[in-house]
Amino acid sequence: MQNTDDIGRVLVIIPTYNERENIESIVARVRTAVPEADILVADDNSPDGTGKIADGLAADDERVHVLHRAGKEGLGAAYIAGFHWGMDHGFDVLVEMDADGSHQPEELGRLLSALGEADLVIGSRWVRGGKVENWPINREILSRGANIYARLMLGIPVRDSTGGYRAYRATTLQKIDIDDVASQGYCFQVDLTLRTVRAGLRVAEVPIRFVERTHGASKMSRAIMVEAFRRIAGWGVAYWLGRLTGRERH
Ligand SMILES: Nc1nc2c(ncn2[C@@H]2O[C@H](COP(=O)(O)OP(=O)(O)O[C@H]3O[C@H](CO)[C@@H](O)[C@H](O)[C@@H]3O)[C@@H](O)[C@H]2O)c(=O)[nH]1
Repeated sequence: MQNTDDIGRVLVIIPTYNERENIESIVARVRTAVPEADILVADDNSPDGTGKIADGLAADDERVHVLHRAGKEGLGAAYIAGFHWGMDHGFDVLVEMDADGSHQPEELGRLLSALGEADLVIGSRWVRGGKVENWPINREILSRGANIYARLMLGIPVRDSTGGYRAYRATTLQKIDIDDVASQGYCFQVDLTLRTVRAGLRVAEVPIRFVERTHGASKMSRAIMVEAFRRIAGWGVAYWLGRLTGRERH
């Protein structure tokens, strides 16, 4: 694994909304897999008490922190708040990881190693060696389709731009104006990928094993799908118009 002395201080951000059954396990797995990393749970005032459980974990471990947010504002807003918290506290690498066990903390070392040669590393399901386990076929079709759609519309050479297991250098986030990001749902991931590519920064994909959750429920909704479709269409039209007229647009 990349020596974290080389890449600096690592913060793993775990956004949560009703993850009571998952939060203890994921925090324990991260602490074991990457003991030198800190963890920030970004909880949107989960009605099921996830925030309280996270407070208990933080009280027992100085490397675990909790960011309590007022209410459910979507994945994008939770991550942006987490990124700011991390950069304000001097972290050099900001990792995104789901709470539900879909992303394997034991694979984080490979993502951090790849960050030695990249500005953003995406744990990818759709490159050679990547896979999904126990995902319903409709989710697999949706994810593969969304990624093909994004790739064709936006002209970016990334196979899993919706993937949510990532490692960013803080310098990357500083260059891509995260305060200007309006995406709320899972298209937040595509938005930041696009900004990183357009900024001329290096994106690497490493294969991961994505395992469907066994506890709690996905927050995927029709609204999240519609938002992604609309925003990607808008960026795509701007991109292709720019290409046709010879002017670059985001
Ligand atoms: N704080 C906060 N957390 C949220 C919110 N919505 C979702 N989360 C948290 O974000 C993580 C991912 O949400 P899931 O609902 O479990 O995602 P999924 O359906 O398994 O989707 C996965 O695939 C998507 C598409 O490929 C990915 O974009 C997404 O990041 C994730 O990996 C979980 O830890 C969940 O609690 C929110 O509004 N606020």
